[in-house]
Amino acid sequence: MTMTASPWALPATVQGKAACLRISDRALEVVVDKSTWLHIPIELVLDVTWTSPTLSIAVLAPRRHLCHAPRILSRAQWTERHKNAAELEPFTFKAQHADEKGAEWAAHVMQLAYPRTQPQRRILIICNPFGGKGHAKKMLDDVVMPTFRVARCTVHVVETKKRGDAYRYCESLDVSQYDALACVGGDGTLHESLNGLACRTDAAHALTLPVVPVPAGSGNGLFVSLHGTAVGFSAAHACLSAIKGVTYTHELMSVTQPQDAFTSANSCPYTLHGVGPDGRSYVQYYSFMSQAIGIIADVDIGTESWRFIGDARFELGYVLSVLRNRSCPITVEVCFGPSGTTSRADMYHAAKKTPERIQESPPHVEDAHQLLRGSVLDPLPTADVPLRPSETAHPPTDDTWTRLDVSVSSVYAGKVPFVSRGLMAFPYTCPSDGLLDVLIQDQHTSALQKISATLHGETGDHIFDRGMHYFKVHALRITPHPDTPRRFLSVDGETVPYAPIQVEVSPLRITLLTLSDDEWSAPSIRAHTIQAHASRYP
Ligand SMILES: Nc1ncnc2c1ncn2[C@@H]1O[C@H](COP(=O)(O)OP(=O)(O)OP(=O)(O)O)[C@@H](O)[C@H]1O
Repeated sequence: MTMTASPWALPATVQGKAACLRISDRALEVVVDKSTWLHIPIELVLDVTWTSPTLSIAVLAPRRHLCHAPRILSRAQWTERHKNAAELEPFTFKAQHADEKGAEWAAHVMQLAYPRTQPQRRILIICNPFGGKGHAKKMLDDVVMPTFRVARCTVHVVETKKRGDAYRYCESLDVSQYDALACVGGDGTLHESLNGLACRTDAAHALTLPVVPVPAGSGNGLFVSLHGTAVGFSAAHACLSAIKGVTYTHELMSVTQPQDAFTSANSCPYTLHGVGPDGRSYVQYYSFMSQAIGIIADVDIGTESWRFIGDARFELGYVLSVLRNRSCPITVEVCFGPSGTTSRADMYHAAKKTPERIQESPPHVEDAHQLLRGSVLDPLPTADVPLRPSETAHPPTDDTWTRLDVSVSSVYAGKVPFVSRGLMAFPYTCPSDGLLDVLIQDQHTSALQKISATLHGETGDHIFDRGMHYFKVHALRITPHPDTPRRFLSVDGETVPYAPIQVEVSPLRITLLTLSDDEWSAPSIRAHTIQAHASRYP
């Protein structure tokens, strides 16, 4: 037996049997009685301690369905995010090794397991126990807490009791006390937590606290954008990124709406206000993912009572909304500015060029809440001639705003690629290009064409469908026509007043954590998107 051939192989006793603990090919392997009992990539080792004569080893390993089945995950499976990875669970075992080599071995494995970061992070958890299908609390108790516990993280848990709690908690949080903020819930909990941090006077500093989405909602757009679709809604995966992820930053969007649109029925927790030129007040808040009106918002908000069917509610709701075929009477104005574009080829090439490792620190921000394009209450310097987005390759490049000549079925704008597992709404979005991506569905396309667009949503190919306009802008204003039926308007999947709204990219950036090299290019430029669209742009 080659038990001690490698310097990092350690003879030991596991469950009373002779065993060998070894590191080979960046994997931790435990061989008991000559058969492999555990084999996992070193990234999945959470903690190793030696207190003579006992080694305690905590890992995330594939769930063991059979009593004697080994826990094996190959590096290829891990890299591919094989479905086994979605079933990782925290698992601690003990091995006996009496001499001092145990301490040396433990220290060495910990160095390999944490090559870029320090172990034992201090983690704040904000949990919406009713998130998604109501599974958030179970996810917290069954996976999140056990995983952080075995990784010997210090954890503080805050459970929200009502809407606005996460916002208020983050508004006064001492961010220096934590290394990461894990939000267990849906995108709504993230929206509130990020707004609590972003609306502070020290927003740029507060947003250096890395935020980790733990997917207990139905859409979980940020989680899917970060980790891809293959891992499913894996809480273990999210915990791993909180425990050892490296930081990078991602632009936020500023949103303004008239303050008088917020009634007591849809009161908002947002505390940031400003005054427009006519003396009226506006509310300013932030969006990390998307804004929607028309069919998409009807699906997002109008199907909330169907949460029990999970993310299938989005597909079903979409088909029903298309069949109803209601128009969306709104005015859409955009500012293309110096780098906005309607050319998908330009967007594709820019996305391809975006550096793969987006780790830079956020730029210095003088005025965190500055609105570069003004608020929703400012009169717009709009060009006389409305623009059909599909018919021009050269939109105005100055600061003029342009009214779009398009009959709208829905407008969807955003800054992360996936808004749910089944929809990569914004395939060419970039984390730091200063632009938001806008997708407009034309009302004049047939119901069949609209439904067929959903078939291409997973790969981002819907942007090439007839009746879809896709472009990048510096700012967007949507004004619902007065005296028309009220529909839904959603920001990050949350309902906001059906009233004028203006969005621009903020100078503020959020801090996210990412696990491995192939994810450093996320959330915007996932290699497979770029490869999938390569044949369209020879
Ligand atoms: N304890 C609570 N009781 C009621 N509402 C809450 C509570 N905690 C948070 N909320 C609100 O519930 C809304 C939805 O939260 P969240 O996004 O976490 O879950 P979800 O909506 O089920 O997920 P998804 O948005 O992905 O569908 C948010 O507006 C949030 O402010």
